Amino acid sequence: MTDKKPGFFKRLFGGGDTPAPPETRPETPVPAPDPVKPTPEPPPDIVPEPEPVPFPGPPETTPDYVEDIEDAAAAQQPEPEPEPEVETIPVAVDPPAVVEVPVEAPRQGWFARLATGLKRSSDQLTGSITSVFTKRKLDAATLDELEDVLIQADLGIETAMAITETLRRDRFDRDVSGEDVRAVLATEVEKVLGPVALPLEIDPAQKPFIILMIGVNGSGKTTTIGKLAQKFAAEGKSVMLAAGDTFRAAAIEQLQIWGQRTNAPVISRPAGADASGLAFDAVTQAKAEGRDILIIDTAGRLQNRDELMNELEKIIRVIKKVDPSAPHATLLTLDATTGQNALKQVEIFEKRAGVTGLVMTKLDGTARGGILVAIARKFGLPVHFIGVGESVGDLEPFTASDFARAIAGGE
Ligand SMILES: Nc1nc2c(ncn2[C@@H]2O[C@H](COP(=O)(O)OP(=O)(O)OP(=O)(O)O)[C@@H](O)[C@H]2O)c(=O)[nH]1
Repeated sequence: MTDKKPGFFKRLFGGGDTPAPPETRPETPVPAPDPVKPTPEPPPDIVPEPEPVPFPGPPETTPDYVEDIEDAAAAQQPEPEPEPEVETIPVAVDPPAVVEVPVEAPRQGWFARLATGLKRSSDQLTGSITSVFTKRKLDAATLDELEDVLIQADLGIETAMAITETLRRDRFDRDVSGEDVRAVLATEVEKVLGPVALPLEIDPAQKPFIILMIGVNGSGKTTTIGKLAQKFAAEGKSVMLAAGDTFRAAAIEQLQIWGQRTNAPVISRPAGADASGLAFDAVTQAKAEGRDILIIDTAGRLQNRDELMNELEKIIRVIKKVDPSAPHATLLTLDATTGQNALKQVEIFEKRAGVTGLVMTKLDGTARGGILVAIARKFGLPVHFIGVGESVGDLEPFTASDFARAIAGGE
């Protein structure tokens, strides 16, 4: 991710006419001076010119000098990325397991993390915009080029056209800089995202408030559940988790770890058990215990696997047997790296399971973050949270202005 730095000597001395770097390292034996030849005795009245003592090599090969420049170089080197800390937690499953999960480290502010997470998307977008708007007055050809760039960044045709239309209307035949275009981009993106940036409201009248987490394999359901459980626990809510991803033993273990961390009991069955039966038991127990919130995990399923989508419908039917108003939130997690396919996922999960809100994860791992804009425009579903990393603090409520500013490369 980081730009490749120029070579060490270039950084130290700058420019191309840098003296050749010393080859000799401090541990290299310094050549001994030539033996001093015996000089004839000068006549007594002549003060002898001091014989130039041959210096043992050019100054930059002396150990002190090399140490100095090494110190200078060290001062210029970026701090090495710390290894992500992990916590190893023994998990009570059969067979017993020890699972590593990321531990929260001291963090920068959310906007900085969001901007860092969206850097690949914004770099790609702003880089392409800058290359289109280097020289000229805004003409039809430039607007066409810009429209292509915006479509390629997954923002969707409608948003791409809205941006180019705004520019055509306000700036045609005038000088336009990349910065002007980025400002229009941020405004248009915010316009689309503003109405869908809605918090996940927990209705206290529902006890428990039941959240069903759904999505394709690996989209981040279990991780998101852990992060949400942590947030709710921090708000003083009593949370219960249901390990409904009964396909994957590791998902059950993962949820148990989050349960331990957040003091939330986890209802689980051995891998392979019936997921709807587990959901039924979990809702019954959470009701009996008067829990504030129950979050139910489900196995990942591709939207085009009909039998798996049938199973999801069955889970929902069974939950409704205990509480006809449930689930109170059905959250679809979308992996931003899947790009355009996310549109299909929303369409089908919405149809089969009645999605009430979206969580977009892994915005840090892709240049295709613009897809969120296309999804918002097409479906208008609330976007509650976005994820830009694996730690708890990397999932935050979604705000349109921050996202728009970050994706347009704003500070
Ligand atoms: N970089 C990054 N990784 C994430 C994010 N959210 C989740 N992950 C990682 O994505 C991987 C899959 O996450 P899971 O939570 O296991 O996904 P899942 O949807 O429960 O997976 P299945 O149970 O297979 O369907 C894990 O390694 C997570 O740590 C995110 O916002 N950014």
